[in-house]
Amino acid sequence: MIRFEQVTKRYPDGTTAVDDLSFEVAEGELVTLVGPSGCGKTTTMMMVNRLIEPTSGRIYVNGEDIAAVDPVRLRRRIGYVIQQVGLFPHRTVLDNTATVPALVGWKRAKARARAAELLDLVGLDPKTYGTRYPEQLSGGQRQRVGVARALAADPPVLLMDEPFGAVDPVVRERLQNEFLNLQRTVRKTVLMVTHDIEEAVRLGDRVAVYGQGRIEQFDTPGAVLGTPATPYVARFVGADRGLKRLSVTAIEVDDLEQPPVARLDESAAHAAARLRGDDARWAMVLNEGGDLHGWVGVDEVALAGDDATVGDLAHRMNAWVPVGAPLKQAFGVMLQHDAGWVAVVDGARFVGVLTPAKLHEALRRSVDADAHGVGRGDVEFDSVADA
Ligand SMILES: Nc1ncnc2c1ncn2[C@@H]1O[C@H](COP(=O)(O)OP(=O)(O)OP(=O)(O)O)[C@@H](O)[C@H]1O
Repeated sequence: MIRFEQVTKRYPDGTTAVDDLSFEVAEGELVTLVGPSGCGKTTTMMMVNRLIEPTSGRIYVNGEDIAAVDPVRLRRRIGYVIQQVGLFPHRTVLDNTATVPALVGWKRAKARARAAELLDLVGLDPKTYGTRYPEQLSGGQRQRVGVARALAADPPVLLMDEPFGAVDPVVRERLQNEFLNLQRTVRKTVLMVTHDIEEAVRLGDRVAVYGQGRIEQFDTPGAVLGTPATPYVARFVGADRGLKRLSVTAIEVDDLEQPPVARLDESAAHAAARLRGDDARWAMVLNEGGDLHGWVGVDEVALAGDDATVGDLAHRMNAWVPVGAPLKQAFGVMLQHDAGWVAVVDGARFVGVLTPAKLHEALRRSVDADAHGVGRGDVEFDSVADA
């Protein structure tokens, strides 16, 4: 969808910002470009919408060599989100969002209806916010308008330059989550520049780690953190990359332990007899359909009266995580509830529990044993195992 072929950009003063760059962003893929200041990320991105022209090499968007496409026409097919947002101060939020549809000739009513739909999609009620002016919004809300505006004409490609850079860390994380959800729906081909490795691995399907004007590694977040291609990448992703992997490794059913279970309507005496042999201190309590209800202590069922059911004794579960969630979320729940395990569900259905030992195993599983460059022994698991 976006393809760079041996692209070099040399500025008139002799600075080589980008040197012989070749890579591809597949359709519907989100690629993050990450690296220290001045390494050429923004130059790379601005060559895609021809705000900067390469010195040599070719760039294709949708299979088309963009050198042959009129820049204005090209830009209308490419959404662009920047840190400073760049909203027009004297236009309402709705009109700002409708800018590109209006430019490409949509009727006013259609453009505004589309803008309202997009505002809704980014979590801003168009009735409340549509008539406001940009200065009447918070930084996070302005950023959402920026995203809505970039998506309004439904461009297949989105360029984002530090899109969440100007807001505080809490708002940033919320915007990142919202954007990930949105991207699951709209599936744009996205090139996103960031200097924040956490953001890069969190949002990217693949990550391009830049050295000076070159890509040092172009890989999945798990691979960049687990098997950095060069010592430079290892330094850049940080000594705590083992911990960072918690954010990018999903919980899988195979990672889970299967504790003893009891049914809600089962008699306590029956459950006690069954569980006695299991050497367990507690059992998960499920309803007839296998949905998670809570847990019960084996001692509690053993001591209960004859007519008690498991349901009478069960404690409701107040924390769980969905399968597919990042390990970090499960770890966070364990710490928050001071628990040695966390229940994992698929929808409402109970599928198993994650323990610290299993979490550690899951992290190891996701490290490619055939590391090139920096070896597996270098990946820090200690802080996880100790926790
Ligand atoms: N117009 C220009 N003329 C000369 N050099 C430039 C120009 N624009 C950028 N550069 C240089 O090109 C290199 C790459 O710049 P670029 O803006 O692409 O980096 P970046 O990785 O996006 O940095 P940052 O994270 O600080 O925005 C830098 O050394 C920069 O000083």
